[in-house]
Amino acid sequence: MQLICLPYGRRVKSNRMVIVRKTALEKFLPARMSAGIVLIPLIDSFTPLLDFADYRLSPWTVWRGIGITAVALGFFWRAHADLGRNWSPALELREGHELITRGVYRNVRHPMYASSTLWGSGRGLIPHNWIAGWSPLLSLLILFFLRVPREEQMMIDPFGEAYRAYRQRTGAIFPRWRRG
Ligand SMILES: C[S@@+](CC[C@H](N)C(=O)[O-])C[C@H]1O[C@@H](n2cnc3c(N)ncnc32)[C@H](O)[C@@H]1O
Repeated sequence: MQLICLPYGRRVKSNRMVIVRKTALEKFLPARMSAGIVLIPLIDSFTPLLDFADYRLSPWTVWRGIGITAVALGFFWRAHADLGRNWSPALELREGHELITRGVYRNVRHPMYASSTLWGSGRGLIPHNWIAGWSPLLSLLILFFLRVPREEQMMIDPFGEAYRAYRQRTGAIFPRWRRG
């Protein structure tokens, strides 16, 4: 996931931000995410500290996990491509920010958070350890529930009715398809 973000991070470096929501919670979330997604799985890979939480499932489960993470990464990349210069890892809006409602954003408002959560579900099937397997998903769910209301409020402030109408016709995490 970090590798997918990297080129977009470079591209948006020159953006001039006009709205920045840097709350204490926003400062805490990246640390919580790094612990859940990187640190705990690393501890499990290189030390026996978490062995007490091991369990066994068939090797096919690992392949299912790899398949799910691959599909999720495809959607995650597509969402980055659709946001383009409007992407930001934090809660902020750039000068001339465009509300994107096309591509994967046509039917779902949070495809990055949705695909990250799907990735976390697939990731849970790979190491067969309750803590190392499921801590990424837990971190991503915390991010999702804490951030989405704040992000949507941030989008409503400048985009007003356009964002409210977009919210009406789309799903937050599951796509909502309209007839006709
Ligand atoms: C980490 S990205 C996640 C985007 C989205 N919530 C998702 O899950 O795909 C967060 C930033 O993307 C931007 N953003 C979110 N939704 C957007 C939209 N529909 N159009 C343009 N920019 C958006 C905002 O700048 C926000 O701070």
